[in-house]
Amino acid sequence: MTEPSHRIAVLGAGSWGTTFAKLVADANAAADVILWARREEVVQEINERNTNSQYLGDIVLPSNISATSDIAEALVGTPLVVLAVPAQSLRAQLEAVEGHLEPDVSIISLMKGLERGTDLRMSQVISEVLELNIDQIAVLSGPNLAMEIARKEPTASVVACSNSERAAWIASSLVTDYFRPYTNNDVIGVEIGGIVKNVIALAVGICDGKGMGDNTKASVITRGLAETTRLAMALGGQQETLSGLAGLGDLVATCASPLSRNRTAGRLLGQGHAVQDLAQHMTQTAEGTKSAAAVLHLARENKVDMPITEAVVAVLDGTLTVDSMANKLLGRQLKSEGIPT
Ligand SMILES: NC(=O)c1ccc[n+]([C@@H]2O[C@H](COP(=O)([O-])OP(=O)(O)OC[C@H]3O[C@@H](n4cnc5c(N)ncnc54)[C@H](O)[C@@H]3O)[C@@H](O)[C@H]2O)c1
Ligand SMILES: O=P(O)(O)OC[C@H](O)CO
Repeated sequence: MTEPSHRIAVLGAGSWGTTFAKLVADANAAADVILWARREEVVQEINERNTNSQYLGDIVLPSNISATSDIAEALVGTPLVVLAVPAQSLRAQLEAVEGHLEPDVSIISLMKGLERGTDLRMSQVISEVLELNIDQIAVLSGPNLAMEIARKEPTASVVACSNSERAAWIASSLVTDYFRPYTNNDVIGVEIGGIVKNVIALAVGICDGKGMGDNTKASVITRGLAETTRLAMALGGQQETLSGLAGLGDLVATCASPLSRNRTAGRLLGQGHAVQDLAQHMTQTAEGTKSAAAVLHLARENKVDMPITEAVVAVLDGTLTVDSMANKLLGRQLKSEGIPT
């Protein structure tokens, strides 16, 4: 694990998968970057025109990216594999990957979701389905809105892996003049930060849609971070991880940006659109809408109080109106500001 790989595969050609393939290709000009897409027309556009216009408009992809819809072709001889499909489709996707991986493969998970029905984090799903050592799986998370990175606007991120040497090797293969990866061995804290910020961004979006101001949104963001930190710590994550790029950093970016699909979904709900109608207005993945119930279930299993998540889940399942959300949150018993309980 001393040199960046000369063949890197990215599975999932949506907005983050395509942007990440571009980043990896920029960082490793001598490498062949293989981007796996489900749809043949996306493969054709990438190979013939070096664009993926549905997700990245007219941004031109580096010439060392090629696309395929054949998983086996994408994975053969590839020591570094990046996964960027919607969280709820990961398990099925991995079943197609099984049997095609190199023995000492390193996996990077870009996904920010919790699996419904099992409450498993993406690194846990990967380890379970592919029967890999947890040391082979890294997660990357941080304030990383795809379109800004595709435009080469500077940002930082976190590569988390229980194996520090592998985290450092992966980070070293992602360095460009617009992307700075830090390393961390707190995989739980990094993943939980990325998962729960999507739920908090839904709440902030609802505030936006209701025309509420910055005091309200700052309160939701800050208390959202408190409940995220409580859950991460209950699961074995570290408090300082949640003060870092994958916690506070990503929460601020997502809650502040009109590019965020989760904040957008929340804004639509706040404006009175029904949950069932969100798909008509948004074609891209808003993971928080799918993961929120699993986050709440995991929190209850671990006796962690997550009132904002609870309110978002109630709005999503139709048992709370967006108009009643503020009363529900403000009417709770007073307590100390600290993180625990
Ligand atoms: N877009 C971002 O800015 C961003 C940044 C960081 C992390 N993420 C995370 O990355 C993951 C992927 O998000 P995205 O933004 O690329 O989503 P997206 O909606 O832009 O694209 C998803 C891609 O997955 C494909 N897909 C959909 N259903 C599938 C299935 N059943 N099996 C296989 N492929 C399927 C789609 O065709 C598309 O290519 C999410 O977990 C998201 O939270 C996104
Ligand atoms: O567009 P969102 O809401 O999925 O957020 C994208 C990234 O996770 C921001 O870091």
